[in-house]
Parts: sequence; structure tokens; C-alpha cells
Amino acid sequence: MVQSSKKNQGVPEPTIRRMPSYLAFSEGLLKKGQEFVSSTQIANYMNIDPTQVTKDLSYTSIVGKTRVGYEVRAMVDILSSFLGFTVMDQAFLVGAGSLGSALLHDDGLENFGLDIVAAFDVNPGIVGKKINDIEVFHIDQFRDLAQEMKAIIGIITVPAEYAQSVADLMAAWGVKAIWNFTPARIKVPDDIVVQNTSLYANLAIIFNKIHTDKEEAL
Ligand SMILES: NC(=O)c1ccc[n+]([C@@H]2O[C@H](COP(=O)([O-])OP(=O)(O)OC[C@H]3O[C@@H](n4cnc5c(N)ncnc54)[C@H](O)[C@@H]3O)[C@@H](O)[C@H]2O)c1
Repeated sequence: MVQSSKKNQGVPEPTIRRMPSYLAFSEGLLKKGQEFVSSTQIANYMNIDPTQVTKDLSYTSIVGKTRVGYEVRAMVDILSSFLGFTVMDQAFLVGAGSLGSALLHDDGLENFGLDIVAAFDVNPGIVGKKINDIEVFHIDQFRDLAQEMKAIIGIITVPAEYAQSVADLMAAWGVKAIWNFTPARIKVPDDIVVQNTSLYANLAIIFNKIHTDKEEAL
């Protein structure tokens, strides 16, 4: 069995960002019954240079065979483990509104190693309910439940103006990472990993590209 590290220190972030696509591509090939895949085939799919693929995969224990390439089954096993998708980490979500409840409904997160064990909110209409079988508690219960449930990842989906106070609460409890979906930039001790995610930033890039293309075409 391949052990997951969930601590792949020194691996460049662009490499980590490409790996889920390598994994998805390999899973597709596995379903079609393909046994081996070459770096050129992966590179064509990704629209990048084959040497980049070889370099990225060299951070893992995947070994290619001359002329046949990489074994697809090993790619799937090693990449999912390398990316930390095979070991479950527990998370708390704070802010069970529109976005928060969408994340609570996303069963796919579990396939990627994230188990949301509890949600928190302040709205009496939401507190005490279950969303996709995950209980929503009042934020005042955070400290006690954090102690009990020992989640190491905090997900923030509250209005931006409350993001810092929620981050402070999570940091005081001792989370190792915060996945911040708000547009606020939070400040936490350096040993806490913060990942900011925004659909709207990606949308702005799309708008910028299509509008620039349109202007160029005029
Ligand atoms: N990253 C993205 O792509 C993306 C997409 C949509 C929304 N957002 C952001 O996510 C956040 C939530 O957006 P939404 O549309 O779900 O809003 P929403 O109003 O539907 O939900 C926010 C929830 O947070 C709760 N809340 C408020 N203060 C709280 C506190 N101190 N502690 C606990 N819960 C609290 C509210 O009761 C509400 O249920 C906003 O910051 C928004 O900008 C980000």
C-alpha cells in the first residue's frame, strides 16, 4: 500500500497544481483499460512540454519504463496518495449560508481527503439543523467542540467583515490550515497554512480575456 505523506515539502506549487490533472487523466485511461501512458501523451493532454511532465513526476515515486512509459494504475495510486487524497483530514466550516451549505453538500470533497465534521453559524434559522447530515452549531460552541472533534482544517465562508474574527478563533484552537473563501485577507501565525480561493477572481480573468479579445478584434 502506498503511504500518503500530505507533507510534500519542496515541491513547487505549479507542479502540485498540475498533478490533479495528471491524476484525472490517468483515471480516465484506467477506465478505458489503458495500461501504460507516455510523458508525451500526458504532455499533449496538458498542452505542456514532456520534459515538464517528467520533472513533475520525478517528485513522486512513479518510475517510467523505457519505451512504454508510466504504468497507469501506479500513476493513479501514487498520485492520489502523493496529493494527500487517500488520507482523510477533518475540517470545520464556519458560515453555513449559500456558499457554506454548497460546500457541505459537496460529497466529492471526501473523495479528495476532506471530511467536514461540523459547521458553525450565528443564524438561529440554521443553527441546530443538519445540512447533508452535518450538524450546524452556534459559533459560541466552537471552542468546546473544536476540543472534542480535533479538526485540523478550518473553512471560512462568512461575510468578509467577520473573516478575521473567525480566523482568530480557529488559530486560537490550533488549526493547521485555513481555507478562506472570503475576499478578506486574514492574518494568522506563520505556521498556519492559508489558502484563499475565489471563483470571482477566476471570473474576472475570463471577463478580462474576452473583453480584451473583443477590443483587439474591433
Ligand atoms: N470564494 C468564492 O468563490 C466565493 C463565492 C461565493 C461567496 N464567497 C464569499 O463567501 C462568504 C459567504 O458568502 P455567502 O454567499 O455564502 O453568504 P451568506 O450570507 O449566504 O452566508 C454567510 C453565513 O455566515 C453566517 N455568519 C455571519 N457571521 C458569522 C459569524 N461571526 N460566525 C459564524 N457564522 C456567521 C451567516 O449567518 C450566514 O449563514 C462571503 O464572504 C462571500 O464573499 C466566496
